[in-house]
Parts: sequence; structure tokens; C-alpha cells
Amino acid sequence: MLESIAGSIDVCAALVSSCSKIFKLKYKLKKQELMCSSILGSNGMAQSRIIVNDDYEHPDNIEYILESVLMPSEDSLDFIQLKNEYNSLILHQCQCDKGDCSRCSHGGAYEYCPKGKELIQRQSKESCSIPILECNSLCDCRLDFCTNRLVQYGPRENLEVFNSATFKSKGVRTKVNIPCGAFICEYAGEILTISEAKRRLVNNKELECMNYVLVLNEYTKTDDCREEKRQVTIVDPSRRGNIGRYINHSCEPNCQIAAVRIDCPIPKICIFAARNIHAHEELCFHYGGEDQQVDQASDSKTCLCTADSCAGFMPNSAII
Ligand SMILES: C[S@@+](CC[C@H](N)C(=O)[O-])C[C@H]1O[C@@H](n2cnc3c(N)ncnc32)[C@H](O)[C@@H]1O
Repeated sequence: MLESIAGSIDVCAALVSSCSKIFKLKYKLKKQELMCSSILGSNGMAQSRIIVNDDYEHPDNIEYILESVLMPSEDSLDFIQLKNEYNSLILHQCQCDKGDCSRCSHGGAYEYCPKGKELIQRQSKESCSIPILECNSLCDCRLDFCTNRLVQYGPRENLEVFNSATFKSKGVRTKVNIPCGAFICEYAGEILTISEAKRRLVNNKELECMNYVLVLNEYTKTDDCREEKRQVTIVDPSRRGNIGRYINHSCEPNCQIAAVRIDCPIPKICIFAARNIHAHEELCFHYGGEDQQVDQASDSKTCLCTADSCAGFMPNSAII
């Protein structure tokens, strides 16, 4: 059994039919094909390359990455399977050659927020449990019209890493107000196999270092309405990561997690504002997923979040 210290997020309730569609529609294509400066949509028209806008850097001496990357190679079946998935593309393209993709076959998870003049996650009770599928490099839509591309452009601006007095370690805060539903950043790091995650967790525990491993569990509903675990995604930004690695846990967070897929069937773990956030507030999400029952393990860390409803300990759930 694997204990997650950074936490385990469950994306469950509504990961239903749309999701099985996603999984069936992947096929293998080398990622390198995406690296060329122009990409052909399924209509054969060249699309411009997406520029990821991320000028942040680490205060620590670790490698900054713009999006999650595969862990170092190892000789195991698990790794080969993960690598194949990482090198796969989702073959589910839209044909919106004139529209804005608001009613796109990819789902329309975003809406335009006129106040903030930006795309935000469409608000619904289930918004954090519905996986998002953005338009991708195979889609026919035009980049300048499409309203189903957000995460792929990179984290929002005006975030800063600071020394958090509350958490007695580093944290992330915003310099400006952020509207509810806005995209903050990916929780980017190395994508791990289960066995490598277990090794790193044991090691972190032995060395008593901070733990950054985050586990995302996705479920589908079977025909008789049972929930079945379909995919486990494990990300560790301890060695390589982006600004998301500094976001702390709170029992009453102002941000939440969503699974977002663009080209690859392995989802990105993405952080969105769960309410309107004021300038200078520290950003936090619930490492265990707010809807989950979080049980205290004997070695749970004391939670420093100071929320009225603080559980007193950090999520430390058994996940695999
Ligand atoms: C993903 S990192 C967050 C960034 C970290 N504070 C840093 O300085 O790099 C997770 C680690 O931060 C600390 N942390 C995050 N939230 C916390 C909380 N609510 N209470 C106590 N420690 C917390 C724990 O040491 C945890 O293992």
C-alpha cells in the first residue's frame, strides 16, 4: 500500500461516458511530431505552434519545466507502459473550422469571463470532478477563435513564490485579484510509475524531507453505477517542476484540482481558483480532494493551515 504525503486527489463523480470516449480514442504517434514549428490539422491546414507562456523560475536549485515530463528511464514493464502512454496522442479532434468551439465535441468546459477578460472553468457543482479535454494539435479549429484552449498556454501571470509564515516554508501567492474558475497553473513534475512513487515516498520518509508526490485517481461509472478506478496519475515535482510545486495544502482551500488532457492521454493535474481570490492571498488546494474522507494515519503530518475546519493533520491517504 502506498501512502501519499502530498496527497491523493480523487476525480470521480462525473468521469463518465465522455471519459471512456477519451480512452478509446488514443493512438500512438511520436511526440516529436508535435515539436515541428507548424502542425497540420486534420484538414491539412497548417496551425501555428502554441507558445507556452511561463517566465517563472525556482528560488531553489532545481530544474524548471513547463509541463509534466516522463520520469527517468527504468527497466520495468510499468515504465514501458507509462512511456507508451506518454508518447501517445488523443485522436479526438474537432472539426470546428469556423466556430469558437463553445459547443465543441471536446465539451466546452470553459466560458469567457468578461470581468477578468479571460477564459475560466465553467462553474458547476461537479466542475472539479469532470475531466477537461482541450482542443489539440490535430483539431481543425483556429487558434485565434477557439475558446477551448487555456491550460496549454501556460500558467497565469502575477503569481509569486514567497516565504509563507503560515506554513513555515515556501508558498505561492497572487499579486492581483483572481476570478473564480480562473486557471492558476499545472502541478507539473515528473510522471512516475507506481513502483517509483513507492520508492520515493519511502526515501522521503526516511530522510524526513518534504514530499511533493501527488496522486490523481480518476474513475468511470459502470452501467450499474458502480465507480471503477480507470487511471492513476502520479506526479512528483521534487526534482523537476514548475511554480505549482510551491502551492501548500489547506483544509479550506481557495483553489481546486482538475484533470486536463490536451494531446496526451495522461492528464495534466491542473489548479483552478475555487472562488474569487484577493490580491496577496496565498493559494492553496486540498491535497486529498475536499470531498474525500481523509483519515489520520499514525505518521500524518500536523496541518498548519489554520482554517476553522482544519482536520489537524495533512491528508495521508492510502491510495494504491
Ligand atoms: C508540494 S510542497 C508545498 C511547498 C513547500 N511548502 C515548499 O516549501 O517547497 C508540500 C510540502 O509542503 C508542506 N506543507 C504543505 N501544506 C502544508 C500544511 N497545510 N501543513 C503543513 N505543512 C504543509 C509539507 O512539508 C509538504 O510535504
